[in-house]
Amino acid sequence: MSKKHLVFVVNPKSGVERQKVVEHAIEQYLDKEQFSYEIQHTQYAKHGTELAREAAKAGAYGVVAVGGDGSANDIAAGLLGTDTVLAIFPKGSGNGMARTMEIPLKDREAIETINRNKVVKMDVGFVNGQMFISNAGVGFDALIAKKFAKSARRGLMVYSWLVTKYLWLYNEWDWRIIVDGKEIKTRAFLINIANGRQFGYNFQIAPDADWQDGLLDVIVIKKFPKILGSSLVIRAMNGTLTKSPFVEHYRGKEITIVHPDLKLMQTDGDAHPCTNRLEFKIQAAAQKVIVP
Ligand SMILES: Nc1ncnc2c1ncn2[C@@H]1O[C@H](COP(=O)(O)OP(=O)(O)OP(=O)(O)O)[C@@H](O)[C@H]1O
Repeated sequence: MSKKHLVFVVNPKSGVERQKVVEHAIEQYLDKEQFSYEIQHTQYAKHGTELAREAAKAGAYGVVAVGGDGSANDIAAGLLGTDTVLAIFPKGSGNGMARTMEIPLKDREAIETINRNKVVKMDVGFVNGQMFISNAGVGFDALIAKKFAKSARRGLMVYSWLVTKYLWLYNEWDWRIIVDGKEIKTRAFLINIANGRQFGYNFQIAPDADWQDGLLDVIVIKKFPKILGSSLVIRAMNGTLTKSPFVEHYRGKEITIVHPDLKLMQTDGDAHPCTNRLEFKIQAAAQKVIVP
């Protein structure tokens, strides 16, 4: 029987680990009876999309995103519409989607998950035509994603420091949100549209989101007294954020977010410019993925 070919696409900029460790883990734990493999490295942001597209075109069985949510997004964007399977070797900082899917963070178990090769289909989200696998957002989370991208260092400490610093400076906006035709007007700290459950580090922004239900979860954190910021963080960490009186939760297939001054958003943790009207959609069961 011919072996299934896997292309590992390593993002050398994600996470904090040395690349040799990552390559050694692949070599040591991958089932070479079942899989042939090669390791490629991205050279610039979004390069993973091109590499994944080429791998699918060349007939690869699977492409493994070696990195965090941003890397998994890049790979999935290249695979969408093909039969090639996505896998994630969680090597990012927060690893939000890997944690949502309960993909082990330890090297050996992560590679053994790939070896077991259990394939299911996942939903993917789109905002103004741009894909996201975990979540997309406007407001405070987009601001932090932008500041995090500018930071030379990665990891939870940098993230926490940025949140603490900008929390007190942040001014909430009055937003218009439309969920499957129903209009909501709200003054919000952030609005997150989620397919997966968390930003990473176990910070569960959408604890009830299901990446296989064909729906997007809309999490609105309303204006709250800043002194209560840490209680919202505790709720996010223990999976009870939507029970807070400052949080509204909706679910739908088509969501629109509008603000006349909107210019910045984040998709899967990457900040980028946007128009002042965002149209979100979900494509159910769009991508094959390896899960535990
Ligand atoms: N060679 C590269 N140089 C610069 N940027 C890259 C390169 N390869 C990938 N990227 C970009 O790096 C960004 C961040 O990657 P990723 O999300 O995997 O890591 P992370 O931010 O450390 O992890 P997490 O999202 O789990 O917190 C992605 O948007 C990706 O496009």
